[in-house]
Amino acid sequence: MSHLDNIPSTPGKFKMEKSPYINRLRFHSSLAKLTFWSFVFLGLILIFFFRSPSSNPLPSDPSRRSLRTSSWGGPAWEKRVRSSARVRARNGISVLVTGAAGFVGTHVSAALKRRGDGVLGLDNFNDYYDPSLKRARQALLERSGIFIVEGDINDVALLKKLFEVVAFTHVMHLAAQAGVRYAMENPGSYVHSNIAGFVNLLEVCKSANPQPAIVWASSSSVYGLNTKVPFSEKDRTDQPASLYAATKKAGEEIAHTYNHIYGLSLTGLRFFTVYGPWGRPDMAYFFFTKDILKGKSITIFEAANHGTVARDFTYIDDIVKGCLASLDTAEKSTGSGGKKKGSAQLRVFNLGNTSPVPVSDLVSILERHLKVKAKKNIMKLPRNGDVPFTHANISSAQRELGYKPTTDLQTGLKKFVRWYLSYYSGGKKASG
Ligand SMILES: O=C(O)[C@H]1O[C@H](OP(=O)(O)OP(=O)(O)OC[C@H]2O[C@@H](n3ccc(=O)[nH]c3=O)[C@H](O)[C@@H]2O)[C@H](O)[C@@H](O)[C@H]1O
Repeated sequence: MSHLDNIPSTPGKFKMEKSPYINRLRFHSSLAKLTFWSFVFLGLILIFFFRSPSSNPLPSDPSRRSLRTSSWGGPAWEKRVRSSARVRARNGISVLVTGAAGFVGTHVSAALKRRGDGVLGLDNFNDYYDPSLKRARQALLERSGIFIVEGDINDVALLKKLFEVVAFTHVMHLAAQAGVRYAMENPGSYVHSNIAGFVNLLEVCKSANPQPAIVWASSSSVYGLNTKVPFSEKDRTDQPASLYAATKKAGEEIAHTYNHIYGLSLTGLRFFTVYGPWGRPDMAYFFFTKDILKGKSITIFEAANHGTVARDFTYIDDIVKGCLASLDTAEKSTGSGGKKKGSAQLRVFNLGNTSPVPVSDLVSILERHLKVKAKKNIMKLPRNGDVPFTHANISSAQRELGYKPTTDLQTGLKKFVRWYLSYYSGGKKASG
């Protein structure tokens, strides 16, 4: 037997230290001690890690590319949370904005703060796209006094803590796994954020006292293979073409359930291809801009029989107005102590621009603004979850919210290009 065989392999076995054999193995004792203390140290690290309040109590999807969340809690942290959520305007509201470092989240948070509402952000800063853009948006919001808590909507303990510290009147729920085509690559991340995360959030909201009113991001993609145009909220939404769409549709059904059982006031907003400054790099208008400037060829999808693929592109400022109007017209939730006391508001609105534009026209506008000709590669629309066209009927949002989009694609893209050039040529400095 080699003397290595006598070295205990677990701390339990290390109790053998008291055995008489140990005298014969004295030359091993220092090595054994080292091993013992290594195990103790490792054990302490593991205990600390698993008991840390920021660790996720629910099973997480290993395929999700979210980054480790930083720690939260403590008096200084609570003070920052309270101060960020403090309402400064008369009749203002206090809003928890999930996905606050995201594209729409950043714009909505800034607009609420400008009006004097209290805003607290929550974001997990995952790396679905360049997290440095999310950090730049965070820096922008920080300058206007908005604190973004770093954490995941699946972290029940964190959500409960936030509602303990602040009695939010509203939740603007924008945290989600976005992107239609990425759902084929990483389906688990859609289930994790758009379904499990949404349910976690609703669970915490239903038990909160008072219950907040919730406005959340659904998607135009729920219309899926619907061919009746323009898309109205009354049209069928039972033919999703992508898993992304299916999870957003599931969200609408989940919203119905929580409204029905717990009296939560819920408003779902079906956003139609939102674009603008500080946008998402995974979206076509954004990466077309990047590739055109680099001289790389871009792929433009076309429908069957050389048909055009078109989108009802909607400018971010119009979407922000729709979000704020939804918050302002949201009625209070009716439940308390996790029990429904009466019927509560349940709404779904299209927030689109009502004028679909072919993707080829989007490219022509970009070429004009960038003063660079694109290298185009035309390709048949792949079976990747994309639908050939979207077109919103917004009469319901117009009537109930006073929603009226005012920015056409030409004007909106001009603002986007101006931002893009200054952001990427100015050393990625966060500028307004
Ligand atoms: O309204 C929504 O609910 C969704 O809007 C957005 O999805 P989409 O409308 O698909 O936007 P986006 O990817 O920019 O493609 C735009 C157009 O370019 C075409 N497209 C795309 C890629 C490409 O290489 N070539 C191309 O022609 C493509 O076929 C399409 O016609 C959000 O990403 C999504 O998160 C969700 O919010």
